[in-house]
Amino acid sequence: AVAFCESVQPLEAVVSLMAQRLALAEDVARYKWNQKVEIEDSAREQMIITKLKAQAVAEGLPEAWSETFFKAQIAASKATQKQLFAEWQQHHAAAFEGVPDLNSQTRPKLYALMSELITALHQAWQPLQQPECQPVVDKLVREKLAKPGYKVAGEPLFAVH
Ligand SMILES: O=C(O)C(=O)C[C@]1(C(=O)O)C=C[C@@H](O)C=C1
Repeated sequence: AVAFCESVQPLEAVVSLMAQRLALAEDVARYKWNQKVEIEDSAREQMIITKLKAQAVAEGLPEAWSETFFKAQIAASKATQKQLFAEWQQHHAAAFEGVPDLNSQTRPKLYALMSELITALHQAWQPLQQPECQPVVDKLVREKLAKPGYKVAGEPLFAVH
């Protein structure tokens, strides 16, 4: 008999939050393009990861896996930003108007989404471990996450034990 994934909703919630976070990479990139600053901010990444790891462990997620997951979301954000920069460089794009402030607007959203993700991952942990749910995760990742980041962002979801 074919086994079906019985709890799709928690998986949808996880991928939807990942998609919302990845979509914010465009606001981040526009801000950085205007300000002519580097995409990568390693010190900030380190700070975010340390804080989130503690929160993930407190909510019952495995520490090492959580770190891998957070790093993948950040890597996907950077890949998206880099692709946008490459396009804008090619087209000699001018500064963008109406870009939300990175520190006061976009970063708080990025962090809030990571916190929501921790809770959503905890709720999705069982289906994430079930082989019959992996095709569902694969479909959600392909449909909901924008290129070029989707592969990188989604990868940890296929390595839950
Ligand atoms: O906050 C930023 O400056 C971002 O670009 C966002 C982000 C992230 O995804 O959290 C991505 C790349 C940076 O190296 C640090 C953090």
